[in-house]
Amino acid sequence: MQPQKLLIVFNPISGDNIDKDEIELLIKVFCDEQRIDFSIYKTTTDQKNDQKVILKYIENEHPDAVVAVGGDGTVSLVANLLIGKAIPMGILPLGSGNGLSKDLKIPQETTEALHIIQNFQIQTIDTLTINRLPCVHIGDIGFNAVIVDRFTKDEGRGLTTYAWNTVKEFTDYQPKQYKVVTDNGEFEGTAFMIAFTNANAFGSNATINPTGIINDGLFEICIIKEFPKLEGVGILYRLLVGDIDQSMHYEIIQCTKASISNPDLELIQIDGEPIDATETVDISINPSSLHIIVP
Ligand SMILES: Nc1ncnc2c1ncn2[C@@H]1O[C@H](COP(=O)(O)OP(=O)(O)OP(=O)(O)O)[C@@H](O)[C@H]1O
Repeated sequence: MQPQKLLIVFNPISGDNIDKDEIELLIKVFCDEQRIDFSIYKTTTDQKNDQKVILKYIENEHPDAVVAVGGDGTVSLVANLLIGKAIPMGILPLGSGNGLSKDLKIPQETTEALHIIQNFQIQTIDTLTINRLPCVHIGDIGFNAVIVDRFTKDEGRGLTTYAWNTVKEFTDYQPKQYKVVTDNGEFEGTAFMIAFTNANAFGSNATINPTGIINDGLFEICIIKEFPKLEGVGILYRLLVGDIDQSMHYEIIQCTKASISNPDLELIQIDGEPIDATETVDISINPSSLHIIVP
């Protein structure tokens, strides 16, 4: 069965060096050829208003799916509106990272991704709540959140800007003290970063949670403990080849609920967006809360 009617949420600025007019035309031609009724909503810089307009459309028009066309920010905007609803999300990845779509094996090429939406296979995934905010992919505290913060403020886009900020910050970064309490174990000590996720890898392909399963009702607290700076390349290599869990500087706790004390008010990010730093970070799982169109 293919969808009859789609709402396409299109970010006109996402990604680097991508001809957005060409992508828009590709989507229109595809939907016309396949006789799929569709509307395109272009996002703006006013996320609150975008959310209002999209919700109103869903309530009035009852599309079979809402398709996010853009990067992680656009996926997060759409997903946050669909958590707890029966209507599925489709993804046409256009950003620099596209973390969730890569974890779900959604093709990165637009025509291939359109065929996946047409096939309309639905998977239900778990999502997280972090400090009462929704998270559909990865949240973290520490080094990566600092990079995300710098990246957000940088005028450049794309993986090159992300990589450049990583190199610039690494030498001077001071790991912070944390205490993690969960319903299945604790950690207290100094960490380079702590990620909270039920998915596997960042859009950069750094696999922070090699054994995570996105729909098992559990999430993982993935801790990269303090390590000698000279071992940084080794840690990065393990992240990229997917065996960070073999490192002596890595610890993992699988749980359904966690609270992290963050006395230094270190930066926190959720799905690529910095959030307010808090002394305590509360995380819980929402089992089977989001439907996604997958291969
Ligand atoms: N019309 C617009 N003009 C300017 N900025 C926009 C517009 N629509 C959305 N945005 C901004 O785009 C950002 C989200 O971009 P998105 O994450 O989709 O792409 P990306 O940053 O290129 O990809 P990635 O997150 O994978 O690196 C949000 O900060 C949002 O405010």
